[in-house]
Amino acid sequence: MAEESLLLNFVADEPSSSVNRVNSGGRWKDRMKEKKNQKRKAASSTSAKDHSPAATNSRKVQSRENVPASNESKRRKTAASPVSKQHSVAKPVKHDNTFVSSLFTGDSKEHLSSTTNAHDTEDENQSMFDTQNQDAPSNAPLSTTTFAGVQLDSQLASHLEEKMNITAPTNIQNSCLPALLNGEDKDAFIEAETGSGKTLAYLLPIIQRLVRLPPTKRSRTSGLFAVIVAPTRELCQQIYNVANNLTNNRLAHWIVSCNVIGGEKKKSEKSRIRKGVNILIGTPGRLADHIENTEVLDLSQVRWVVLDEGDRLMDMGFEETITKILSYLDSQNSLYPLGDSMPSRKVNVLCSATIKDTVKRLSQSALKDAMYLRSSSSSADENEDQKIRKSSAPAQLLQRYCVIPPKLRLVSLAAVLRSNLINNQKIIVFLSCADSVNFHFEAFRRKKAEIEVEQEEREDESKKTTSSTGNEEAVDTAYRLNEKAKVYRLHGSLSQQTRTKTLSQFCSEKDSSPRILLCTDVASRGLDLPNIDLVVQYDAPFSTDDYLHRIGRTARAGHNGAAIMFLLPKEVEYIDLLRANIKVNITEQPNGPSSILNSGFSVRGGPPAKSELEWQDRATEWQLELERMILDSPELKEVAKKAFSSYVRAYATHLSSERSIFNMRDLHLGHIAKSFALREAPGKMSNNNNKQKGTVAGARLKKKKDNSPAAIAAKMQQKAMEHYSIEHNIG
Ligand SMILES: Nc1ncnc2c1ncn2[C@@H]1O[C@H](COP(=O)(O)OP(=O)(O)OP(=O)(O)O)[C@@H](O)[C@H]1O
Repeated sequence: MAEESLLLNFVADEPSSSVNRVNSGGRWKDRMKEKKNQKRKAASSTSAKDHSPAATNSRKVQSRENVPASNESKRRKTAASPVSKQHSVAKPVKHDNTFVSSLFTGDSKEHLSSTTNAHDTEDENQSMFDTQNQDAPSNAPLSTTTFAGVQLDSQLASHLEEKMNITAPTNIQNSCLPALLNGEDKDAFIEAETGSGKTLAYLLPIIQRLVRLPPTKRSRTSGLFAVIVAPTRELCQQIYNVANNLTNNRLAHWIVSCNVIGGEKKKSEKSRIRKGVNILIGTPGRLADHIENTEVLDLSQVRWVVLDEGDRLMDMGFEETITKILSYLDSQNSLYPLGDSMPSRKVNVLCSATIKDTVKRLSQSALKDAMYLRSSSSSADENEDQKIRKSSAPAQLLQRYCVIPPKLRLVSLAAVLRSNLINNQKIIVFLSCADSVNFHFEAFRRKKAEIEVEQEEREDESKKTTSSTGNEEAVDTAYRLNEKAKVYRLHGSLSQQTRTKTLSQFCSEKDSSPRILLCTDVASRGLDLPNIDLVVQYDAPFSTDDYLHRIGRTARAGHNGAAIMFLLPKEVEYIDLLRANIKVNITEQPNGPSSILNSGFSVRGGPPAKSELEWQDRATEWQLELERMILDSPELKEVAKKAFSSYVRAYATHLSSERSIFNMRDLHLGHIAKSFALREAPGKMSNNNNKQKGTVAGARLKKKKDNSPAAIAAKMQQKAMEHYSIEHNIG
């Protein structure tokens, strides 16, 4: 899709307040807020004098979750000794008051060797993710049919080929076009995997039927014929761009689309509507607003209402707004005949890549006697009971998971990125929270020299200290991974302007450098980012549907793509859960973390290291260098601590049904701290430094409430254990 399509911001309309929101997927802060609201509602609806242990615990957890991470008292600078070349890394090293625990001892060693034995050795010359031998693409343009074969007007077909380089329909377009062009004008539920071209599947029939209107009707002022609803501004903008690309030809140039997404003055949207619009695209809130308040908006001739990304519309709490929009459209619609080419009634179309219960609920309320349109390739499943049918990923998408002990997470991520950036890849990394995105951005982009400059600046008090973490720069060179690569970050706390710029730069085809986008789930759904080679789920998703949407950013429209998900050893059961809920063809990374670390920390561009100790040394040196940078930079340390506590908080928001897999009590906080390049869990560090036994200050400190990130994490872990015990009637 064209670069301009990536304008955008991720702020959707405000979800309506009184709807039942779904407690899965999306931003962890939203889920946490929602959880609290639900608890508050539940608490107020039960007895006001509920002093049961569960109620008391729940209230305590809520108040603790709001406790801000305290500022750790400044830590004495610790000189870190360089790693010994004689593999002394296997032993813990003591620096002043902290032990630097080795990466490759204990649990991690055990895990490394057990996985190594469990699998055949991978071919040394083989790429880490060999997508060549995957199944045939299931979302690619078909070789057996043409657009003429699905009844598309020849002029529109040549426009697609010449201007958009689209020569044949995909599977879902093959199913949808005949049904929506010449069918009985029934409502339709379009369900197809990510990147399969659902947008064109509903837009092409609409454009073709408008093009065939009688000549007297072919003008922007002849009426509003289609309303398209999408959950976010950037998705609306994407659809708007595709519609404009389609109508940018002699046949359809008169068709005018209009985008109402907020972020722009309502007055200018109104004036565009007043000039005449044939296709109106918008986010639910803004559309409902115009429908209610913009008098010139005439809905009487609307013949199509499309609800795109139905699952996300529901997840974001738009059910009530959509019901309102649909009932307005029903009440104001006339059955005035518009010519042979047009449907004789209003046709509602619902699109979704997943078919979970909320989407089924939306289909029941929005569609009547609907056709169910899905890829003809899924005909083998035709007899499958629709109630138990599972959503699936594109067949050619190579899906892997890797079980990685917490201490090795950071170096393993660095290794995956290093080894794939060499091949000029475009990679997306999904993380659980914005603070973690910020930390990894800093960790990968920082140069040692920068830290030294910061240090000098601090020492010279006359100079103003500059904190590179405070500004909103969202792109830099990934110095610590590959000096030719760029690293970008994207999350909801960045300004809209920064996010827009980030996306358009990340997608720029003018730039041929390898690149990484570190992001939260803000980028998981609907975004059509061109040619992504690899999706890394560094933190597990918050719902199995999110898993599909995240990996769906690669392997689009028949392209190859790979995805890898990192799991902690105690999270392996998540694979069974995924397999139970969705159709996934996921296998374990051969040789586990060893293969990843070996290829990531082999000599750049050369063969993999021959001895295990060689890559272990390099990985250890990489980690220690970052740890030393953090010790030397209070700013960077603050970023790491914040990321650590936000990670733990986000972890606590996994669905209660998944809590036996993502169990807070299984988190080893010290090792998790290591994955944020902290030598100890932050609270422990501050406690060590504040140990002033026998002094008055020490006694005062003892009394003071410990609000350090690790203390909060430990309390949450304790609370989670209590809740777990209550829920499972343990103890
Ligand atoms: N027939 C086709 N041939 C080649 N490319 C196509 C075809 N149809 C669509 N595409 C391209 O495929 C990409 C994905 O299309 P689209 O965004 O509509 O997918 P989607 O099914 O809506 O995915 P998601 O569910 O992730 O939103 C776009 O870049 C689009 O231009």
